[in-house]
Amino acid sequence: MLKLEQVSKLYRNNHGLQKTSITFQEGQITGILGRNGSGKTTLLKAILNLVPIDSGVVSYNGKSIEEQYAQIAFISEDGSFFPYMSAEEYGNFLAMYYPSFSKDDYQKLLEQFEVDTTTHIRNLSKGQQLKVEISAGFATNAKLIILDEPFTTLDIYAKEDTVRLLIEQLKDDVIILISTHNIEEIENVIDRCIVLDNGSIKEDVFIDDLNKEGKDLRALLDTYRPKAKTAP
Ligand SMILES: Nc1ncnc2c1ncn2[C@@H]1O[C@H](COP(=O)(O)OP(=O)(O)OP(=O)(O)O)[C@@H](O)[C@H]1O
Repeated sequence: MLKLEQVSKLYRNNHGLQKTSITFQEGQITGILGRNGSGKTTLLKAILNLVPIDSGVVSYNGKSIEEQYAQIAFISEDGSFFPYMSAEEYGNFLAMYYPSFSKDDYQKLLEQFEVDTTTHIRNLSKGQQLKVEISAGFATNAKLIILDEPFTTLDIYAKEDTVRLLIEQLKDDVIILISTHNIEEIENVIDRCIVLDNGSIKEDVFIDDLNKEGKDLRALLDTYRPKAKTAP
């Protein structure tokens, strides 16, 4: 179980994430939605301790996240931490660090995504770089998989492949969190949806419950659509 208790991270401009408490259970894919600047990346980075939080506690199976990085995959459009490695060298590195990393899976995924494995990662296109990160993330067999805006730079085929991977990867002992602006890409995959607005969780719904109540996720999200400005 991944648990956040009263977690706050405010930047100097007073934006970020405000006193957030939430738990995520294994066996579920949670979509984190919200418009630009609503706090999605801040939430994910706070979970991963990639930004220092101001207050609160994040725990994963009762322990701190830092103790368990080997079980966690973070897939982000920010790109690789190792831009001067080729995808092949990156795979060799990950195999040393992650006990459960499967080089076979990694190579198969790169092949499927048609990524050149010999070029330095920094010289690949943004979309190709993301494909390397996705291949690496899924081949680590991580128990906590966090994807931050994975779809923005992917072509339609790669999007479909990634969604299929998400479904394949979800096992009873895995937690998947995925942030996006676009509900279309994940609405048939997620079990739960969190809507952030202005640094706070405004909605936290299970899709099954929503369907049982005859409600529509898109209609719910429309509530948070910015009001159109009219000409004076
Ligand atoms: N490093 C930073 N320094 C100052 N303010 C920041 C920083 N990172 C984020 N913020 C602010 O915190 C708020 C939340 O940003 P965040 O990146 O978490 O939003 P987001 O929902 O991921 O947005 P987007 O959909 O545009 O990626 C924004 O108002 C942003 O300006």
